[in-house]
Amino acid sequence: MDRIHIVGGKPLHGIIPISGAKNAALPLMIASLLTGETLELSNVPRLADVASLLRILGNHGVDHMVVGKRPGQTTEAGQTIRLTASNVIDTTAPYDLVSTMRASFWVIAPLLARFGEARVSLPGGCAIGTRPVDLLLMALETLGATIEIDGGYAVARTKNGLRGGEIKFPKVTVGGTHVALMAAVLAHGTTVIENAAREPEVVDLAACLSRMGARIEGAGTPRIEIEGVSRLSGARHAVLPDRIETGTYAMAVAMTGGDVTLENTRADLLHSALDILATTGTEVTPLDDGIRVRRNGHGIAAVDITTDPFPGFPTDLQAQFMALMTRAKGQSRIRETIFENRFMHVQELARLGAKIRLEGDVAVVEGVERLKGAPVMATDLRASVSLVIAGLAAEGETQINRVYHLDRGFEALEAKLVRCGAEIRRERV
Ligand SMILES: CC(=O)N[C@H]1[C@@H](OP(=O)(O)OP(=O)(O)OC[C@H]2O[C@@H](n3ccc(=O)[nH]c3=O)[C@H](O)[C@@H]2O)O[C@H](CO)[C@@H](O)[C@@H]1O
Ligand SMILES: C=C(OP(=O)(O)O)C(=O)O
Repeated sequence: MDRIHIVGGKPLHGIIPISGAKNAALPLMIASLLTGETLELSNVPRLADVASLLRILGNHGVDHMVVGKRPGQTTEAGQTIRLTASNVIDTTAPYDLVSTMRASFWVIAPLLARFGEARVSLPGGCAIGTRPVDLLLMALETLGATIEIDGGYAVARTKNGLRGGEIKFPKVTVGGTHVALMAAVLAHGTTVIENAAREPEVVDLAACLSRMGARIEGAGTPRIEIEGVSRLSGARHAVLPDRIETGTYAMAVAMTGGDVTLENTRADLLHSALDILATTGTEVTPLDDGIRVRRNGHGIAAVDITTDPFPGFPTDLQAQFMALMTRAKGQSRIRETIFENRFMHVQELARLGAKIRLEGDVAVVEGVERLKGAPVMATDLRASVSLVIAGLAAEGETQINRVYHLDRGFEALEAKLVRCGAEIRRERV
């Protein structure tokens, strides 16, 4: 398994291009199952999760073509993928393909909506909590599906197609909202989703579905209304920028000091995180096509945060923010409200000298003057990158093991950081 070596202590200066969002690209790719025509997605990041999902879609019979790089395009320019589900041969998504990635479970919705049946292994994904799928299944049942769990698979069926209904989520669920949307667009009649997730990735999926001919109103608000249509067509759609990658590099700059422009991204995708970053003493300037992040000479102020669904502080940036707070002046309290077990990075940050204690769903971080490099273990995607951030500021060498987690969600991580002056390299093992 590959290892990453970082020698810390270098400020970051330069430009970091932000990739398309993993968490938008995955549901968009899955939406290709809703039509027999071609869905062309551009700005798709080159990530292990994208490759895994292509395998899953391929298993259903979806053809894909990755459009070649145009002259002058860099690897970070994002790839264009054409997906055509004109000949779906199998509505089963097997365990060995689905178990590594949470989002793959969402194929259940378009398969059910278009073919009346789906047999999908219960999902895996980052080990950050129990992560049940009860609300996703509730949404499908509300639209008339019958569902049974058989041998680790959710088996969903509908006799005469899905019918519109009122889906009331008792808690905000991103995956639940994606699934409800993809099922409702081909259901007979009107569907209302109450307490819908407002995440930008939901808005991006709704925008793409609308381009495909779906009738959707209210995406980005807690109430989404969908008027089902009998068929959807192909479309072209560009994946929105990755707000979690954006926030991660912004926090890396806040941690090391320096001056970096994050390109091809938008401040409105992560206002709450950028506002918090500004209160830590980091200068954050929205630009036309990006965000400039600077911290020169000043220390890092300690700030408390609570994770919340969008537009709140994203749970997917909690670990990175905790890494930043390990070197703040004073105490910071970090409350995690979305996932009950998303503190796996605490013990690894401690190896670098961080002082953190857990009090239920709160991590209390006492900022320290300096971190010292050490071997650490990546435990999940965002936890892994929090170790990169800490390693960039630690004295001496940090060695990060199990980096396959990072490859699920960060395109060209080492290359992007090296170009800004970081000393980071991958050892292929
Ligand atoms: C691929 C992708 O986009 N993953 C993101 C998605 O995950 P994901 O869609 O899995 O997260 P959800 O928004 O569904 O989860 C929110 C909360 O609802 C709970 N829940 C969810 C579904 C359900 O049926 N029952 C239930 O109890 C979860 O355990 C969690 O406590 O949103 C999370 C919250 O922003 C992010 O951290 C993940 O990066
Ligand atoms: C938790 C994440 O991914 P997944 O939902 O696929 O586990 C993530 O993107 O941070």
